[in-house]
Amino acid sequence: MISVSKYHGTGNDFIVVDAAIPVPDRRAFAIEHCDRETGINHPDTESNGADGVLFLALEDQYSPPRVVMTLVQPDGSVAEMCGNGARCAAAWAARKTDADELMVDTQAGTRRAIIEDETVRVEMGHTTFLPDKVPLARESPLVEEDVEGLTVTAVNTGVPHAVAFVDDVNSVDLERVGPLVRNASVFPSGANVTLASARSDRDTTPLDSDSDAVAVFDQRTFERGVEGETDSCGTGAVAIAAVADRQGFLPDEGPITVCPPGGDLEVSLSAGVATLSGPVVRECSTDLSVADPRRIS
Ligand SMILES: N[C@H](CCC[C@H](N)C(=O)O)C(=O)O
Repeated sequence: MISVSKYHGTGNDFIVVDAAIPVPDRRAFAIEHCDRETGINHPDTESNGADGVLFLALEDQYSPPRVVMTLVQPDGSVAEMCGNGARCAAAWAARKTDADELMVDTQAGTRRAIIEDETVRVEMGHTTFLPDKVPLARESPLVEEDVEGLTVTAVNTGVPHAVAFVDDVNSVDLERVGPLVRNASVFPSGANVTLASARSDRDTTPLDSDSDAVAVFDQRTFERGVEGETDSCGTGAVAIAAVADRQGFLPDEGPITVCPPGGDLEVSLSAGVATLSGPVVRECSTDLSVADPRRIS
């Protein structure tokens, strides 16, 4: 058995393992313990499983401290980046070091994180529509085109997203269309499928009535690697901001609010560089079994 903790960022939940603890087969560990029926059990609730395992290696000899993040997903795949995961990684490392600024090393690059009480803000780097960076199996950007019946724009925010703006995110059968778009041949590495709709019923930054700008979006995301919808997706929230910006309907200034089912996130975009901010919760700690290393397949 090894000791782990469980964190979530607006409902996107992760088992956190200190990478100093040997887990010989990380893939098998993630597949076993993320399972929503039989996986890690939260002591206070009926819920099981997680959206992934964050293996975190703390390098506290540096200032600010660094944490190397590897996200292994419920299907055993490794994701290059995860916005909510990076926020949870920073909160985990902050708890160990007392630092309020950290560098999170991901496979998509190093991301600076700032802790402000329960809120963790992460710099998310450049967003890109370039076909070889998304990646796409073609030579031109995919903008507002039909893929399996959804009108999507493809963007990479650390991982690939197919973003569809719709009138109402809840009117789309994401369980049906998500896997079709996720596996479409135009996405050679697959894609997360993110739905967005403008929210008008919220009292937020007053917008110029002459402008089409939108400051609050609803979000739903079908995630690659989870192969299902999650309660929140940080790279997806950034993808919504990037696509809205490209279409010209972001307010001139100030952050936007993106509302996945699990809670509100704030996204800022400046010259194609994004920042993601929102709450992180440490749910519990517990012990989990690790497979016998002699059985690694
Ligand atoms: N939930 C994560 C995204 C995980 C990425 C993953 N699903 C993939 O691209 O394979 C987030 O907050 O950004």
